[in-house]
Amino acid sequence: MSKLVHVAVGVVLRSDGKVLIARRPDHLHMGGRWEFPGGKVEAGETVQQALTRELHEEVAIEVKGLRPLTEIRHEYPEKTVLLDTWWVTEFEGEAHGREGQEIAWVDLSALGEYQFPDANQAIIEAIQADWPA
Ligand SMILES: Nc1nc2c([nH]c(=O)n2[C@H]2C[C@H](O)[C@@H](COP(=O)(O)OP(=O)(O)OP(=O)(O)O)O2)c(=O)[nH]1
Ligand SMILES: [Mg+2]
Repeated sequence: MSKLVHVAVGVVLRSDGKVLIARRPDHLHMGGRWEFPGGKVEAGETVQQALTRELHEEVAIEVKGLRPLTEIRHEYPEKTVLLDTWWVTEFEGEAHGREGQEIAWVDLSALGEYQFPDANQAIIEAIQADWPA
């Protein structure tokens, strides 16, 4: 039986309507695919704290405003993830990949051109349904 991994995921929305994606390092689970930045919620953290910490660590932005978007549970062969996904509606700083990862700001209509992990199709549908955020 695979364990359930609680993941905080941020869909960062810029004032020009583009959202932030980052390319997962090759050696990680789902390496090479694009993702919405985020990571595992650690013991003792709220999901909001985890998301704020992960976005600082991964893409160097300071989260100032969050709103829930969706929760997606997805079973991969090796693990099951709960993608606790939030709109990041306000932030400070200029995003860059602090772990060497490529990043991109993309229009909603262009998200389909990028390869994401399988669980992300449901996130993209939720973004479309909740747009404009
Ligand atoms: N961050 C993120 N993770 C995703 C997305 N879609 C998806 O299936 N996942 C999966 C991949 C991973 O199995 C898991 C997230 O774990 P992670 O590797 O980002 O965790 P982390 O940043 O805490 O990394 P680490 O410290 O454990 O190396 O969720 C997504 O859009 N964003
Ligand atoms: Mg991560």
